[in-house]
Amino acid sequence: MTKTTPPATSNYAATDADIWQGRIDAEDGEAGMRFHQKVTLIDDDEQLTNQAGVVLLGFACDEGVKRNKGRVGAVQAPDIIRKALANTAWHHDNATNTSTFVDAGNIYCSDTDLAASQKELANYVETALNKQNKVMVLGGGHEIAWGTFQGLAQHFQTTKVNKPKIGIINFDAHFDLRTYSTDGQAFPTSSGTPFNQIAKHCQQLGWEFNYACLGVSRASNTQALFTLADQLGVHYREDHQLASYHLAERIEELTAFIDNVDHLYLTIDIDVFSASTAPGVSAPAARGVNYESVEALLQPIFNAKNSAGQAKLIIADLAEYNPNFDIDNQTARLAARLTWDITRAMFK
Ligand SMILES: N=CN[C@@H](CCC(=O)O)C(=O)O
Ligand SMILES: [Mn+2]
Ligand SMILES: [Mn+2]
Repeated sequence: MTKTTPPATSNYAATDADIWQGRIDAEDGEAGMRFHQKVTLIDDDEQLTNQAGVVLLGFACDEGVKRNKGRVGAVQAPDIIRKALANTAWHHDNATNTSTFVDAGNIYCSDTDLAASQKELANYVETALNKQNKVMVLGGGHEIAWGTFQGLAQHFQTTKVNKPKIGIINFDAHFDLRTYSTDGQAFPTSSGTPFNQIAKHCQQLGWEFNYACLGVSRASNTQALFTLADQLGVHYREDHQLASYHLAERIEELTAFIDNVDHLYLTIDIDVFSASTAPGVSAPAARGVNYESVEALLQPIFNAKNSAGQAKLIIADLAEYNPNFDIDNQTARLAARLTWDITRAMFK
């Protein structure tokens, strides 16, 4: 059984080493390595070194989904995705490059102070980015995005990047642009509000809000949300528009979106996939998008480079995996495969 409650004194806990277990092919030496044999576990951000590689963090949180009237269970997700990732093959070292994969542990979520947990996640993300690592965060509900983005914003403020041009690319059946009240009472922030929070934050900072939401289900988002998306200039495409016969056009549009920004934050809500592919989520998609379409659209994100030749993609997260509704761990395997794909791109 994995841990589901925060330690008494802090929202942070290192990952249990026994989560990272898998097959060992000793006969193949270095060429037979898997993630569980390559991961470096740390229990303090002081242990993060400069340019270590890819830093994995968990945001173990049910509170956003609970507040959004959804089905809870995502708190268990980070450790279960780690278990599914543990046995996957390691392909990241070569003659000129040794890549480090650091598991920095979980930020747990207090059910009384979601904002404090998001801030704790943000602070850890900022530290990892300041030390020139790429960051991969495993949720939790989509309230993870408010923590991830704040960390990214703090990083640019600390490193004195003036008005960074950040592109946020969200694969999701939902906009997650819901309205919230500033008193936090009438309409609290939740898993349904993060991109509205980010839009307001960008406005306050005088930064552009470049948000692409791919896979939106018109049946699952009200007119109010479409209107707000239009007002905010969101680049959105619906689930049916991501079918294979539309992909060439989608890739062209997404490439134009990417060309217009300098840094990319990728966020994938597992409920973008059809329920038959991803049953383990709070809000399963009747239609959804297939893996091949998402995979094709990930390529321009993975390949994007800035003028200095550096990868634009510096941070990513996965949200909404809910093991309570999974079937034979198939959604966990999907989440692990996405983590594998993303971290592979980050190592290159
Ligand atoms: N992050 C989740 N967002 C969805 C959930 C929809 C539902 O529970 O039906 C939303 O708020 O729109
Ligand atoms: Mn979402
Ligand atoms: Mn969603």
